Amino acid sequence: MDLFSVIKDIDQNFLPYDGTVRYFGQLFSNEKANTYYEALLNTIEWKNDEAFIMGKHIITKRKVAWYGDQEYAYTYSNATKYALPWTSELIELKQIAEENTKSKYNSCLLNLYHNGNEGMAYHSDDEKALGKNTSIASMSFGAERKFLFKHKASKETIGLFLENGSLLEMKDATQTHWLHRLPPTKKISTPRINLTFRSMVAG
Ligand SMILES: O=C(O)CCC(=O)C(=O)O
Ligand SMILES: [Fe+2]
Repeated sequence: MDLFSVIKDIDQNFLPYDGTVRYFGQLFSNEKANTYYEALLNTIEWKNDEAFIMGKHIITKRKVAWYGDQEYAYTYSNATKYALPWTSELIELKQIAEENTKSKYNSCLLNLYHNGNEGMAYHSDDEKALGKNTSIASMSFGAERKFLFKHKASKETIGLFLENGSLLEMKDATQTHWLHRLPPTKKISTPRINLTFRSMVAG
């Protein structure tokens, strides 16, 4: 299979098996997407991510933020974060994501990658608090970056480019069977903002 095949038919599943990934492409004009990018850059409370991994205190270069309907506590890598109340842009973008995917979200994890040196290693978003097989809507603004999926058992790898103002949805068994990553790249020197709208279960 072509590693970077372009899939524009949103009803088509990007994954060959064991999950569902839909790429909706660009939802906005470049101009509109750039306006959202600037607003997010300036209004979100960006902070370097902290984690405790094998007894080490790690601070990431990438910045993160966590917003939601209520003060959801979100724990990963032994660090707990509390959701901030939605900003007006996030409420707007959440609604647009929900109209497209036909799913509901109650929280959003945001990532700011300053340039291509910053990325995210292979992982699955399979924390208990996420509820099993729920939809995750991923919106991207700014620099176009490559995004990869790798099957946990077969190791099959597939990738696509996440364009400025685009929407990607991951759902069904995707997080159980596939890892995903944002590979670092020397080709990109400009920032990218990613929003992942999620559905947390109360508790
Ligand atoms: O930046 C991205 O596109 C992916 C972010 C991601 O996988 C996550 O926040 O869990
Ligand atoms: Fe993820």
